[in-house]
Amino acid sequence: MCTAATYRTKDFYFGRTLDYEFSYGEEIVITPRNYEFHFRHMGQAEEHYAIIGMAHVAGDYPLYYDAINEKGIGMAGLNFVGNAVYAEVTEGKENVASFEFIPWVLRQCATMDEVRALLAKINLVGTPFAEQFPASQLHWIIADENEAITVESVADGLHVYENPVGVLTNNPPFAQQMFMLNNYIGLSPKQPENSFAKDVPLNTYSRGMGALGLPGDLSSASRFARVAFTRMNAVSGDSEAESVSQFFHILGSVDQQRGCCEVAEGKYEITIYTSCCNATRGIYYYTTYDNHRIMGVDMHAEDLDGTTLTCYPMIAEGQVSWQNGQN
Ligand SMILES: C[C@H](CCC(=O)NCCS(=O)(=O)O)[C@H]1CC[C@H]2[C@@H]3CC[C@@H]4C[C@H](O)CC[C@]4(C)[C@H]3C[C@H](O)[C@]12C
Repeated sequence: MCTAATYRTKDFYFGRTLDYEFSYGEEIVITPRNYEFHFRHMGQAEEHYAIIGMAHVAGDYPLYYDAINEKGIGMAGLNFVGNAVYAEVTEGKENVASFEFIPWVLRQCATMDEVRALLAKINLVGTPFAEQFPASQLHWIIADENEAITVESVADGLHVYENPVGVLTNNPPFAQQMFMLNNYIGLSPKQPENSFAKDVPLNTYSRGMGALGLPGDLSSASRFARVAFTRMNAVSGDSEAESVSQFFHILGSVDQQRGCCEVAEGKYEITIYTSCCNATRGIYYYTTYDNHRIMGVDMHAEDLDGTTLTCYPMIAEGQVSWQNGQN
């Protein structure tokens, strides 16, 4: 399972959790403007917008999980197992393999209008990256500072949904996730009034009772409701430190602790990493399961006119900053 979210203060923030039981060996990868993309069915592309994100690099190719470009657009792929169906390669169409989808969009779009125009022409196909990498079944969130959309390729074709809550998890399909939010219409960050029955003496014996009924489990539908509530009600200052801190708290509402989601005998899904991109300024922040200190990689500290990928492995080990003589 995974969760993605957007957040806006003075700048625009975009990120996700990656929840899984093992890692593919991902790192923070900066693709500069002159790196040559060789698209499977669309030929070669030279000059483009610079991209920073989390990717598994295979044969010098960045297989992005989530990324932003230098124009402030963010995009993330999340599992959509059992529902994602990709198209067949069709002569004369813009055939883009699902593993190329993030660079295909981020390399050439500066606005969400451009994203929509591109999506209207795309034929998203299931061409595998390599034999050992069959096409993952994914769906995507794409967003800028003003709006978010969800893209799902299913049996009856490609769907593009407005995403008014700026979040995405996994199954079921997005329209159903949004519908199920109706179940939580009564929830509030304020203390509830007694609307149960006026003649029954009911009290608010604890703070936080306005959101009683918000699901606490790790299922995708429950995480969707929980992160949507948290994201839509989140309040923070607009400085970089306050915004980034708040963003990690939003995704922290759906953090997965080792032991609570067993996917096979003795195998547990955990939040391997959590990212928070400042999409306005091209910065990729992240934490890992054991490293809670926020790490940062700034695309503008690199030569963005270069031709080769720059990779930063995640610092995954935790550190304690001692305040007295311990170490
Ligand atoms: C496993 C992850 C989703 C985690 C998740 O959601 N786990 C809950 C399962 S469940 O939903 O609860 O059942 C997903 C998210 C992004 C994916 C990569 C995207 C690029 C590339 C695409 C290629 O086509 C195949 C290889 C490739 C490296 C992909 C590997 C893997 O698929 C990644 C890491």
